[in-house]
Amino acid sequence: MAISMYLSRVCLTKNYLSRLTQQGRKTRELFTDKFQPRNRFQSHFWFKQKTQTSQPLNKGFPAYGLKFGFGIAGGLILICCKSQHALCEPKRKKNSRLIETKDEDQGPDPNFNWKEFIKVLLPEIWYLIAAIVSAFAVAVVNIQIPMMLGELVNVVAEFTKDANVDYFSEIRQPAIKLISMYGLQAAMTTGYIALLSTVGERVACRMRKELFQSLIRQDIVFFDAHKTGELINRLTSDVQDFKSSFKLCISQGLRSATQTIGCIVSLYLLSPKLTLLMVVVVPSLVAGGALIGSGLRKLSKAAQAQIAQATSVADEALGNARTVRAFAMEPKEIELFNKEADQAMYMNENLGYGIGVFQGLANLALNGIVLGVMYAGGYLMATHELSPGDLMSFLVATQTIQRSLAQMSLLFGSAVRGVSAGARVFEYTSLKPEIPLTGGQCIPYYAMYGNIEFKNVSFSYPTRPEQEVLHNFSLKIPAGKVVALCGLSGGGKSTIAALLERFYDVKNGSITVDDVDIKDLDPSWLRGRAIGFINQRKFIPNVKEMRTRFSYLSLRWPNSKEERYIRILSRTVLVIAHRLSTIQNADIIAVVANGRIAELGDHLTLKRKRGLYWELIKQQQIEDEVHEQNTKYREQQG
Ligand SMILES: Nc1ncnc2c1ncn2[C@@H]1O[C@H](COP(=O)(O)OP(=O)(O)OP(=O)(O)O)[C@@H](O)[C@H]1O
Repeated sequence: MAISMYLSRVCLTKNYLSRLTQQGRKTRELFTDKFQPRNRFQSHFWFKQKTQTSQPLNKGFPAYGLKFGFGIAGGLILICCKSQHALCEPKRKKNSRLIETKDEDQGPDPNFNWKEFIKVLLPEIWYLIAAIVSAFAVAVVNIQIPMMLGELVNVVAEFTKDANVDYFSEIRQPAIKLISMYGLQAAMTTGYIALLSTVGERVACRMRKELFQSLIRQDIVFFDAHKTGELINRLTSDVQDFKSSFKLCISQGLRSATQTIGCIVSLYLLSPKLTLLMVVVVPSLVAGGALIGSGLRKLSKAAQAQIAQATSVADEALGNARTVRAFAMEPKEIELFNKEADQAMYMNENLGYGIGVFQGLANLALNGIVLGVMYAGGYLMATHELSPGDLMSFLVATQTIQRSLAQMSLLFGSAVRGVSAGARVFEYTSLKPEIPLTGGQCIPYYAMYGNIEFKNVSFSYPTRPEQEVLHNFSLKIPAGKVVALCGLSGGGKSTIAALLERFYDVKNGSITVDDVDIKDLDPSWLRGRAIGFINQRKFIPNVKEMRTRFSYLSLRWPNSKEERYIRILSRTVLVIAHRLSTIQNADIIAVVANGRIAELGDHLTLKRKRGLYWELIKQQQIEDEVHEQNTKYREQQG
């Protein structure tokens, strides 16, 4: 453990932020080239900042200053959050820095990765085979049932014709056959549903685990580029959709297909003439139904998209509640949300009417088929080509086919949804990060000094390749020294820390620890063992004084806080600070501006130089004075 990194950040309160308005010009400059509005709030906000910060400062403070400060406050809150979470939560950084992220509905769906699917399915293959066999058996039983019902009806018909027939002995055999078939059907149905449930749940659980394992290992840039919501969706609803569709396709799909084929064969065996009639009529009805169905699906998709649009308006407004409040945008937001919600309602209403018409027509068609079969079947019965039982079997088999076809048409939509949900899950389970988590060299503890060197490092974030954040950046951080980075916001301080942790790889140049390029080091060792990270807001140890005081481990036992500092002092320390007072005791202070070292030296040297560091100190003094005025004013106001 030779290197410790401190992020000594100050949490910007509203007052503090309002004080920052005094830096209007500098802030404006900073924003001019760095700030890229990403949503309507940010555009609005950006505009307001530009216009407001160009006003003369400190007019009518505090009343004016407070209002004025609020415009800035929103923007700086974003920056501040990013700063505080620069290392711990890079994805927030992304949001706050308004980087383009990948939306879920951007671009085409990925292809279904069969290899990954087989990988998660294989351990359950025997359960799956058993489930398929059971579902198939249910289908075969379902084909037999209409025939048996026919036999039963024939016995009843015989009895009504001839009262001398022994009804009970005649009906016993077909009745027992039918009852055993119903029993078998019930047992098999229970069996395949239970088996499929096991397969579905286990596969879904495996998919979730694989996906999470893969996501957590991705490069930080992956999290910069993808919204958390999108990733969570893949982990939850996509896996859920895939599981439901998978179960449905195996159970109902297999059953419906087998039943349709089996019942068509039965129909043909019962009456080829009636079957021919069906073959002509049914496909044309199915084609008509499919046409209306596809129109309804399009309508449903559009309605879903409209609901998503309304949700995203709400999401943006609620997620930016402070900005909304700061700009008194509530009525506008309500109006916008109402418009989108109304549009979604109209579309869903139309969809409902369409579904109603479709159902009505479908019922009409199906009843028409039954009537047609009765009419034609009655004629065949009159000509003794068909028995009453056969007509009964024919009707039941027709209904079974109709039910199966209806299920299959519903299944089609679910299968398409399931395949694309599965494709989205497997897209990320097979994704390999460019920077591995482990593997590479570890420096043994006895050879570890903690010399860090940035040599001509150039870097731009992969999500924003056009903006080079560090340009030929060079810095030596000698072993055991406390080196502090300071400078204007957005200068690149957090980026330097992120590169040292190897969250990203540099474009040009190199970063070395004891002369070993960090690309050759084991990343998990580097992050977990070599570099310690402390996110501390008020870290002001007088390093030199502490070193002297404890270097011979003084007579007094240090208290727990001091002990912590002592442990730290033996290491190379990189402090990233907003408050300059926290770093006055650092061995070396590097002022970072526009991705380069603008000034380097200790506090006194830099102060005497009257350069950027001196400017920063002055600026902070003004901020402190404003803060004081602000506090006094508030106290006076009670
Ligand atoms: N994850 C990211 N993806 C893309 N660009 C980023 C990312 N993080 C920061 N940036 C950009 O890199 C530049 C340097 O940012 P960085 O956070 O390193 O500056 P900083 O000096 O630490 O600022 P602060 O003091 O506000 O924390 C800024 O222009 C910022 O917009």
